[in-house]
Amino acid sequence: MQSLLKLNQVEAFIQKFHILHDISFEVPKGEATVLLGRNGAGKTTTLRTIMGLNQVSKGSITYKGEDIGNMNPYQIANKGIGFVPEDQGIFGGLTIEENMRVAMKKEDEETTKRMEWVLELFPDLKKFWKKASGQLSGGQKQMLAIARAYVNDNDLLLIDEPSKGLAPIVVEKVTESIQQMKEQTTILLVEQNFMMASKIGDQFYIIDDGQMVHSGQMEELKEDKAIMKKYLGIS
Ligand SMILES: Nc1ncnc2c1ncn2[C@@H]1O[C@H](COP(=O)(O)OP(=O)(O)OP(=O)(O)O)[C@@H](O)[C@H]1O
Repeated sequence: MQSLLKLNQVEAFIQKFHILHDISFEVPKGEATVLLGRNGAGKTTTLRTIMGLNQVSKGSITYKGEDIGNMNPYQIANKGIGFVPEDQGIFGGLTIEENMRVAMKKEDEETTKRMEWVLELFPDLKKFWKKASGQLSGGQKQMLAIARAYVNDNDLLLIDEPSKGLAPIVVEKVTESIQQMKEQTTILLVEQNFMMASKIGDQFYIIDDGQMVHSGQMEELKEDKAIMKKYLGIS
C-alpha cells in the first residue's frame, strides 16, 4: 500500500522541552491510521508538528513524496491536509453556514458536491444551518469541525480526539460518520476512546513519553491484552 504521509525519525521541542523522540510512522493512502497513547504521550504534538505548528528539529516529514517538514502551516494546508484540532477551532459567533463558507477555499462544483455529501452525513448541520455555532451541542460542534476540514479538496484529514467531552451515544454517531468518511479520504486519527479507535482504525501506532513503542493492525491489538494494559491502561 502506497504511503501518503511518512514521518522519519522526527524530533520536536516545545520551547526548551524535548517532546518527540525519533518518531517514525507511515499513513497508507485510503486507510485510517490511529495514534494511541496515554494523556501527555505526544499525540497532539505529533499532529501539530505535521501541520507545521511545531518545528521539526530533526528528521523528515514527507507528504506525497515531498518534504513538508518546516513548511508554513498555510503551505501544508494548501498541499491538501485538513486539520480538525482538539478544541475544534470553530467560530462560535458565526452560523454553521458562515463557518463552512469561511473554511471553503473554492466555491466550485466539486466543493459544492462535497458540501452536499457532508451535509447528508451530518443532517444536524443542515437543520441548524443558520444557527450560531456557539449554541450547538458538543457533538454538533464536532460534526461542524469535521465537515469544515472535509469540504475542501483534502486527501488527508488529521483529526484530534473527536470523542473528547461527548456522551457515549454521540461518540457512536460521530464514529459511524467518520467510518463513512473513511471511504472518501485518508485519515490520521488521534483517539483515546478505544471503541472509536478500534472501529475506525485499520492500523495503529502507540506513542508513550514521546516515543513510538508499538504498532500493528488494529485487529491484532484488540487481542493483545498485555499491550492494551501496559500502554493504554485498558484491562
Ligand atoms: N505549550 C506547552 N509547553 C510545555 N509543554 C507542553 C506544551 N504543550 C504540550 N506540552 C507537553 O508535551 C507533552 C505532550 O503533550 P501532547 O498534548 O502532545 O500529548 P497528548 O498525547 O496529545 O495528550 P492528551 O491526550 O492529554 O491531549 C506533554 O508532556 C505536555 O505537557
